[in-house]
Amino acid sequence: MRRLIAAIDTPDVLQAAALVHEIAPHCGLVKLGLEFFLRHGAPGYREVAQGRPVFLDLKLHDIPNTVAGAVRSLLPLAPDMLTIHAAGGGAMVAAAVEAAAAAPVPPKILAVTVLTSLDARALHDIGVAGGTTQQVLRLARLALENGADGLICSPHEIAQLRDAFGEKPLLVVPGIRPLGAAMGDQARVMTPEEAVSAGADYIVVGRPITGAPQPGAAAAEIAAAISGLRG
Ligand SMILES: O=c1ccn([C@@H]2O[C@H](COP(=O)(O)O)[C@@H](O)[C@H]2O)c(=O)[nH]1
Repeated sequence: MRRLIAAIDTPDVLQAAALVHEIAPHCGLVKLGLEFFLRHGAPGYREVAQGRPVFLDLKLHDIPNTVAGAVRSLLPLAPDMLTIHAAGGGAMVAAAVEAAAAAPVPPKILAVTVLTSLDARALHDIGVAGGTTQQVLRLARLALENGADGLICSPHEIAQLRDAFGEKPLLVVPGIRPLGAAMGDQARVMTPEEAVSAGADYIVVGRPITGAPQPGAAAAEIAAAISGLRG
């Protein structure tokens, strides 16, 4: 199983296509997010994806009716994974899951728990007391009880999530930094090897790959480092 997901964060469709061409052979999926999708939409998605498995990371967060409609609007693209914010509430998660179920092959609905760019201080600043792990566990329970297939979490919460919810939820984990890589805006990070050994189903890596002089080689190196670590 290829556990690497490469985040293709660029507004340039030609650059995105070139990156995907170079990187995709080393990945389970490629991830397209807000920066790309808001500029190029469905045509850009199709041009870059070319039928490859895609994780569409739009982090939907709105009232349940609107999120359900957004999910329905995305189904013709047939993404393999789609993100929503667990903080939108149980009814919103359930509405997204129900809307996705209309697809012949429904995308996995993954709920973002606490963004990996937030530390305990930043959470406190937005009114959340008790620390990141407690908030991740609270939102994870809410999302899973309302039908989400999996969770987006940082590597620091993987062990607690596996203890609480077992092996079934898909854990897709950004906040990955190979040794020596710049943190950038990420706050809760581990190396690819640490995250997969801790129980990540997939790791999401962006800038350490796309910003490397040879993105294909960088992706190959990470893929080799994690291959065989978790069966
Ligand atoms: O909590 C989250 C949720 C999503 N992301 C996304 O993952 C990649 C990470 O990119 P890097 O360049 O490796 O930091 C990016 O597309 C984010 O939107 C996340 O980082 N944290």
